Amino acid sequence: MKQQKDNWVKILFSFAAPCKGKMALSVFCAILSVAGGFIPFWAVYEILLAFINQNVTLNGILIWCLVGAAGYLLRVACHGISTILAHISAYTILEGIRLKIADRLMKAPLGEVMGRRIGYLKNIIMDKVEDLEPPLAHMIPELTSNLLLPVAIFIWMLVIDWRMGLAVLIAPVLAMIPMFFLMRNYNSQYAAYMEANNHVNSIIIEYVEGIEVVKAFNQSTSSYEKFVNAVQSFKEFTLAWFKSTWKSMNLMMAIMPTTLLGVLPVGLLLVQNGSISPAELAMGIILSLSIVGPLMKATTFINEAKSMEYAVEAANELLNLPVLPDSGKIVSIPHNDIALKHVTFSYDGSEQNEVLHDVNLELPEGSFTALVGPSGGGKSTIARLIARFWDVTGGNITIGGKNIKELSIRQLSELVSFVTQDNFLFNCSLKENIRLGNPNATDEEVYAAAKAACCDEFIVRLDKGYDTPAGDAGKRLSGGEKQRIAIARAILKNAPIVILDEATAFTDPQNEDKIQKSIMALSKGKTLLVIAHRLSTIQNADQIVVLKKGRIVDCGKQKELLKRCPLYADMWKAHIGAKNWSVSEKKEVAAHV
Ligand SMILES: Nc1ncnc2c1ncn2[C@@H]1O[C@H](COP(=O)(O)OP(=O)(O)OP(=O)(O)O)[C@@H](O)[C@H]1O
Repeated sequence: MKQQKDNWVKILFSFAAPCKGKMALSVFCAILSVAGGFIPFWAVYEILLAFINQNVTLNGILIWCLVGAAGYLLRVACHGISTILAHISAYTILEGIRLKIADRLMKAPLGEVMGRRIGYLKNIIMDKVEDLEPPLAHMIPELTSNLLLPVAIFIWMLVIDWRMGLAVLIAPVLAMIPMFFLMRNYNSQYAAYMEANNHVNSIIIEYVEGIEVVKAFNQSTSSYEKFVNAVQSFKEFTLAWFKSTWKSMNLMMAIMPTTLLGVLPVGLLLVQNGSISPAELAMGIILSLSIVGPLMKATTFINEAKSMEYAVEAANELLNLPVLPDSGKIVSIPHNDIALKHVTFSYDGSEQNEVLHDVNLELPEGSFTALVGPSGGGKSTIARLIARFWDVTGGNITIGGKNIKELSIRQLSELVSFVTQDNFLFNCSLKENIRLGNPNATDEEVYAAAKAACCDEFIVRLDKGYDTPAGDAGKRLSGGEKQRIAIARAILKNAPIVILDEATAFTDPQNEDKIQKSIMALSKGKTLLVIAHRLSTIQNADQIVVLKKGRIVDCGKQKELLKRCPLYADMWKAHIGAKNWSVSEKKEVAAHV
C-alpha cells in the first residue's frame, strides 16, 4: 500500500502512456501560449518607452499594438489547442483505465469481485476515475502556464534589475508562511476527509440498495436516522476542517496579491538612484501585477493533485486484482466425466477458514448428481469451483481426466452452463438476453430454446413480446419466470455440463412442473449437477450427495439414502412435511373461498 502511495505519479504516467505524443504537444502549446502572453507586455513596454523618450509616432504605436495583438492571439490560440489536446488525452486515458479495470474484473477470480460491494466498484470505475478528468485536462495547460509564467516574469524582472526581481518575491515568500501552517496537517486531514466521504457514500448506497428491506421491516425511521447522521457528520467534518484552515487560507490569499508592496518602493528607489529607467519601473509594476493570478491559481492545484492521488490509487487497486491463471490452451477432452480429488478450499486461503475438507466426488458423463445438505455445508462452493470461479486450495478437479486449470478459461466456460438463483437480466430485449447463451443463434433457435424452457407463453403475452426490454419486463416477471429465461439461455448455450445452483428456488407448486420440464430440456444427455433445497426436484437423481460442514456424509440414490442416511431421511421428512402443509393449507383456503 505504502509503495502504491509513493508511486502514484508514476502510475499516472503509466496510465497516460498511450497519449504521450498528444500530452507532449499539449505542454508545448501551453509553453508557446505563455511565451505569446509576454508579447503584449513587451509591446506596452516599447510604447511606454517611446512616450518617455518622446519619440512616439502613430506608426510606431500601431506597429506595437499589432505586435501585442498578435502575441495575444498566439496566446489564446495555443492555449485553446493545448486545452483541446489535454481534454482528448484526458478522456482517452479515462477510457483506457475503465477498459483495463473491466478487463481485470473479468480475469480476476469471481470471489475477488463479488467480495466488493457494487457501490464501491461503481464509485471507483465512474466517480473516482472521473475525478482524474479535471486535473488531467486542465493541469497540463493551466499548471504549465501558471507555473511557467511566474518563473518567466521573475527572470524578466531579474534582467531589468536583480533587486526588482527579488522584490517581486517578497509577497509570495511571505504567503508561504500561512501556507506552511495550512499544509502542516493537510495529508492527514485529506485522508480523514476521504474516509468521511467514503463512509457517507457507503451509507447512502446501503440506504438506497436496501430500501426494500427497510420498508418491509419498518426500519425507515432508524435507517433514515443513520442516513441523516452520516450526512450531517460529513457536513460537520468538512465545516470543521474549513474552519481550522480559513485563517491561514485567507491570510495567504491576502498576502499573495501584494507583490506591488515590494516592487513599488524598491523600484522607486532604483529609479531615484538611476539604476533603472521610469519605463523599466512601469514594466516591473505591470509584470508584478500579472504574476498574481497565475500564482493564486497554481495553489488550487494542490487540492486537485491530492484528489488525483486518491483516484489513481483507487483505480490501481482494482487494476492490481489477482488474475486467475489462464492456460489459454484448448485441450482435447475425451469425455465429460467430472472428478473432484481430495479437494480442499478456503475463500481466504487460510487453513482455519477451510470450507471444504478432502472432498472426493465423481460425476460420470450424462449422469444427474444432486448436492444436498444443511445451509453453509459447501454445496454452492463445490459448484463454483467446478466452473472455476475460484481455484481449489488443495487437490484438483478434472473434466474428462484433464485438470480444469489446464483448459483455457474460454474452453471451460464453453463446457459448463451455470444457472443460479440470481438470474441477472441485462438491459436489452428478452430475445437478446436469451441469445447471450449463444450469440450466433438465429431468432428461430432463440424461440425454440424459450419454448423448451416454458417461457414462450409468458413472453408472447408481453406488449412487445420477445423485443420487450428486460428493464421493463423485469419489473413484471416473477422470480420463476426470470429463472426460466436463464434456463432458456443455458439451453441455447448447449454446453455438455450443466450446473444448477438453487435454480428451483423460486418454484411454487404451479411453477414446479414447468421448471422441471425446462430443466429436463436443458439437461438431456448432459452431465448435470443440481443443488436444491427442494428435495422433490432431485429425488430421481443418479446420485444424491449429502454434504455437511464441508464433508461428504453420504452418497447414493434416494431409496438407499432414506434407509441408511439419517441426515437425508430427516431432510426428506421435513421437506415432505412442508410440501404437504403447503398443499393442505391451499385446500383449506380454497374451501373458504
Ligand atoms: N464469498 C465468500 N467468502 C467467504 N466465505 C464464503 C463465501 N461464500 C460462502 N462462504 C462460506 O463458505 C461456507 C459454504 O458456503 P456455501 O454457500 O458453499 O454453502 P451452501 O451449502 O451452498 O449453503 P446454502 O445452502 O445456504 O446456499 C459457508 O460457511 C459460507 O459462509
